Amino acid sequence: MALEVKGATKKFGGFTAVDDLHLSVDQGQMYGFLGANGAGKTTTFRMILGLLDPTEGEVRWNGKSITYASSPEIGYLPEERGLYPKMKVEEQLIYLAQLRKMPKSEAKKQMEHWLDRFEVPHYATKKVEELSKGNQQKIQLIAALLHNPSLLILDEPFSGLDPVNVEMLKSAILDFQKQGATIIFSSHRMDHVEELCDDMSILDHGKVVVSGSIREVKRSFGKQNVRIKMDSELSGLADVHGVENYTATHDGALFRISDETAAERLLEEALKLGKLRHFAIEEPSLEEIFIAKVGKAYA
Ligand SMILES: Nc1ncnc2c1ncn2[C@@H]1O[C@H](COP(=O)(O)OP(=O)(O)OP(=O)(O)O)[C@@H](O)[C@H]1O
Repeated sequence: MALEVKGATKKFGGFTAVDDLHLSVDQGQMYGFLGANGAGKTTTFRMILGLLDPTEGEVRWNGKSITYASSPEIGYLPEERGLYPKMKVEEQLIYLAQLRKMPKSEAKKQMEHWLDRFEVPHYATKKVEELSKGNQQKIQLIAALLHNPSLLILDEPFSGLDPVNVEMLKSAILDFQKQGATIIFSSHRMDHVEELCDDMSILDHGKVVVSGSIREVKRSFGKQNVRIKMDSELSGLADVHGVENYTATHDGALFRISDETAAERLLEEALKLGKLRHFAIEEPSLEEIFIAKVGKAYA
C-alpha cells in the first residue's frame, strides 16, 4: 500500500476539521476527494504532506511519514497558488525542481516538454504575474510534477480553467498516472472524479460519508435511473410503483427507481402512451449519491 491515512483527526481548538479519516491508495492509483467548501479536503492534504500534525492518527507513505526529506518524491499543487509573481516562469520552475534534487539540465529539459505540452512555451520568459489565471494554473501544475514525483497531490487542479484547458490538464494528469505515479486530487466537480478515478471519498463536515471504488459505491447504492425519450406527456408515470423521483427533460423524462422491476413496469406503461424513441436503465451519478447521503444539493 503506497499511501495510508489511519484515523487522522485534526482539531483547531474545539473545532474538528477532519474526523477519524481512513484511506489507502495503492501505487499508481488515482484517488478523488470530494466535498463542499470547508469539508476538510485541504486540511487532509496538509496532514498527508506533514505540513500539519494530526491531532490523532497517522499518515504513512510507503511505510514512513512524509517529511522535508521526502520532497523529491512528492508533488503538491496547493489550493492557494504558491508561485512568485515577480519571478520569470522558467527561473522559478527550474529553481523549484532543483530544490527537489533534480539536476538543472534535466529540469530545463522537462520544463520545455511540459510548457510545449500545455501550449505555453512562449511564457517561459514572462513573469508569472503577467499570465492569465488559467495559464498560471498550468505553470503551477508543471511546478508540482516537473521533478517527476511518485506521489502527486492536487488541490482543486481544475478550478478557474476553461473547458479546453480542463481537458488538457486532465489528459496530462492521466498520462502522469500511467507512468506509475500515485495521484490524489480534490474537486467540487463530481464528474471530474467519476471520469478520472477508480476510488474516492466524499467528505462532509470533516467526516467521510461515502468511500470506496466508484463502481462499488454505485452498485451498493442500489438505485438506478430510467431515461425515457418520447413525445407524450410522461408525468403520469411518476405514480408507477417503485418510482422514487421524476424529472422532466427536454426530450422526455428521467425516473429514479428503487429496483429493476420498476423499470419493467415503466416500460410497460410507457409503451401504452405512444411511440417510444429511447428507453435506458442508467447507473446513478455520484452527485445523486451525494445528495441522497448528505441530504443537500451540491454546488
Ligand atoms: N488553521 C486553521 N484554523 C482554524 N480553522 C481552520 C484552519 N484551517 C482550516 N480550518 C477550518 O477547517 C475546516 C476545513 O477546512 P478545509 O480548508 O480543509 O476545507 P476544504 O474542504 O479544503 O474547503 P474548500 O473546498 O473551501 O477549499 C473549515 O471549517 C475551516 O474553516
